[in-house]
Amino acid sequence: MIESSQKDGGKGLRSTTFIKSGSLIFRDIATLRCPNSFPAESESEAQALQNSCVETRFSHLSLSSRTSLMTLASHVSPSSPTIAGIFQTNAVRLQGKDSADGAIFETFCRMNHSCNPNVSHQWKDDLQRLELTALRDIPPSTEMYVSYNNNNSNASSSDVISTKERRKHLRDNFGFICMCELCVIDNEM
Ligand SMILES: C[S@@+](CC[C@H](N)C(=O)[O-])C[C@H]1O[C@@H](n2cnc3c(N)ncnc32)[C@H](O)[C@@H]1O
Repeated sequence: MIESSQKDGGKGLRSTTFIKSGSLIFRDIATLRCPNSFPAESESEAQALQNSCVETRFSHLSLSSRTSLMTLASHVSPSSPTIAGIFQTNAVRLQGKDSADGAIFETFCRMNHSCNPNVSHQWKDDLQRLELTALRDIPPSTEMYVSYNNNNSNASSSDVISTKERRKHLRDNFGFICMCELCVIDNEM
């Protein structure tokens, strides 16, 4: 783990060796997992049900996992983070055969977003692992990025929408202004 080279990026992940394009980088195991949707009459009730699920499952984890998860980023009350806010900031959608859960990962959740990512992530439901693959050759000591916009896709998200639309989507759905190299060059808000 490193301080991200991206402005406002907090911590990130960097390669320690040369990684060849197309190769499997690692498979990560979910530390905390909860359903993505709850039957409820309003969005706020559904959110409260998810928060309660997150808090209960969190309380059953080992002390070292709880300590590690509590150091992840939170865009919900960042000065006094809660596990529910950390879950909302970091959860990855795991699409299964019949349902979709959200999950947080101690390692993967340190990876920052880029609109021109060098890594793709794909949930393997049969293995119950999140698989990370190099989208191009990655030299040693290079920050690794995925796209939060297009889970399971190899396309760069810059191919399909403008900088302004990408930044709006990331701000609305993930709560940050994207400072990746592409967005910073264009600098459209
Ligand atoms: C899943 S976490 C990634 C790890 C995080 N940097 C950390 O320190 O734990 C997502 C958070 O990282 C930051 N982040 C990720 N990608 C970013 C980007 N392209 N531009 C600005 N901030 C970014 C945002 O604060 C976002 O809420």
